[in-house]
Amino acid sequence: MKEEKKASPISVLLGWGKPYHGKFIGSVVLAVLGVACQMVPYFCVAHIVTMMLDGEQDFSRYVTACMVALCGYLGKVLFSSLSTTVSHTAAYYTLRDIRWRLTGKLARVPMGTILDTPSGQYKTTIVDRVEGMESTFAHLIPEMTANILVPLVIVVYLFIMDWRMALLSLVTLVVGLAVMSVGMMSYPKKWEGAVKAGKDMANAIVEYIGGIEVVKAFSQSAGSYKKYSDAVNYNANYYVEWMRENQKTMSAYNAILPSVLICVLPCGFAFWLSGSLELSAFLSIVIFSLGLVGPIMSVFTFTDDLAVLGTNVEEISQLLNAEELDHKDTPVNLADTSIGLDHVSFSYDGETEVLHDVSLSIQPGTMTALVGPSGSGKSTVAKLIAGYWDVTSGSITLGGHELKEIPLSEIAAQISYVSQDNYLFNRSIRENIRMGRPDATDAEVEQAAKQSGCDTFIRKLDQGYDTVVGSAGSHLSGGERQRIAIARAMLKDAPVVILDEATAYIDPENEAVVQKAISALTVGKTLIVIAHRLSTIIGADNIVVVKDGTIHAQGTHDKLLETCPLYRDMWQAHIGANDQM
Ligand SMILES: Nc1ncnc2c1ncn2[C@@H]1O[C@H](COP(=O)(O)OP(=O)(O)OP(=O)(O)O)[C@@H](O)[C@H]1O
Repeated sequence: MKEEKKASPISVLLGWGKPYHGKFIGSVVLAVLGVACQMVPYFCVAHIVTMMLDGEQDFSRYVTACMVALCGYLGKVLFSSLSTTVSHTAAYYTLRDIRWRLTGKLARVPMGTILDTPSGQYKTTIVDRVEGMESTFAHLIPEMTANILVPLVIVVYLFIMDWRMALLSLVTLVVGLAVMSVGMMSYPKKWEGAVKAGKDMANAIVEYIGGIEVVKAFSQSAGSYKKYSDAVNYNANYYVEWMRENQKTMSAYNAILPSVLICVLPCGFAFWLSGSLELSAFLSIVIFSLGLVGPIMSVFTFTDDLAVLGTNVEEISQLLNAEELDHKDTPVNLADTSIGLDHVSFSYDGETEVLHDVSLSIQPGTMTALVGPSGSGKSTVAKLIAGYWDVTSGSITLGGHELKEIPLSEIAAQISYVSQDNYLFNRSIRENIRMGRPDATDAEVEQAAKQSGCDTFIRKLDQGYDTVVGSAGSHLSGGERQRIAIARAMLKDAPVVILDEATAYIDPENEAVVQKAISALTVGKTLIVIAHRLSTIIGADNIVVVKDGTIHAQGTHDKLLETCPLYRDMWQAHIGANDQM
């Protein structure tokens, strides 16, 4: 991975396209054939001029030269379009593979990395940056090679004809190139700024849309959402300013580079008048030097791609090389579903420790409840057990094996994590529930829905189980979403179930059904429950009181009522609140 970071952007790019090297090479060969054909008309025209000057009277020779020129032109069209088709195919497959790698990577990086990164940034990297490399893959490799070859061959030919004229035909190219390189010096830095401006704008837009409910509720307009409007303005101003800065250089370059005849014509005349250059050679040189301009101008249309390549490759590599959760890939045989935390400390940001030296033992088939004040670290303990993050120090075991030794897929298969905001995908309810077990039949999906108290409300919907739930389940209420998430977990039927405030949004009317469903879901399982409503966990085998990132006390409900003043206070507050309801 480190090697990939050190390598040049082009070699990283070629590495990503490795499976399609054959296709890329094919596209280069076709592009070169296209170029060879492109040269034919120039030779033919030069040949016709020579024949005219020599007084050739045989009309058929002129026709033949024209036909050969036409064949060359058609050959160029054919080979170039074949080259483009092959290179685009290889390019799109390469982009697809990069996107697969990037999304696969997201599943292996700690949740913290993902949560701390604005989602707009991931969208920009996976969609825009990857897309930005399509033209590099599809055009840069074959066309740039071809467009460099044409002028090279022409220049060699010009040197063979007359070295003085060859040098003269290069003058404006060299000057134009020098002007261009001065302008390009600041390009990578400027592009970096443009990328940052684009990213800030994407993040602000995603945040703005995500918070649109708040914006509307508080009568905010787009303009008053300052972060968003600032980002949009900054982005526009940045490009306008950059364009202004570049204007002079670009105009100079566009004026100088194509004007090869400025030196070739007057000097050519002078040489011809002095008798040191034949008229036919002079005219051929004029024709060939004009042929230099097109390909060289085309080469420079790729300088943009080259300049932005480094930034794109760097951004994609950063995500591909992001630190992964430290887990082995070899499956292990778990003895049971016991869970152990041994002197676990944890920090989300590497600075502030939120769990301090936590040790806890959870027996298979038991119910453990985590209770404690808000922000004390209950969800953090649960998420570490589910393998969402790696511990900072200490260790966690599942079935006698350290979590690090267990492949992530195996942990995911062993544990169902149901939280208060389980995400629903913008698909049908049936598909959302089936995510718990992709091979479940329709009958099994509906059975799980019945057990978790969703069946009735689902059947009342127009499309029943085929109702699409909207983005993030927005067409459903919080309680309905939670019940679907519980149905999904029931279908998955994992031996360890973690319920993190899983019933927080469920209304009293449905609470009994859902509690019954949860009891069914958790029979014989190792259950970890986080619940603020203490009445739902009084039957737990072990209640763990978490306070300030440490285990303050643990035991049964009765024992804690006797021995733990904090628990007693929480219980009093709970029954007091219930009395008032
Ligand atoms: N993704 C995160 N990045 C940084 N800090 C976090 C993150 N998630 C939680 N924290 C912090 O870690 C601490 C423990 O949070 P945690 O969610 O585990 O508490 P909790 O006991 O479950 O709280 P609640 O009962 O309110 O859900 C808090 O100080 C919280 O601000």
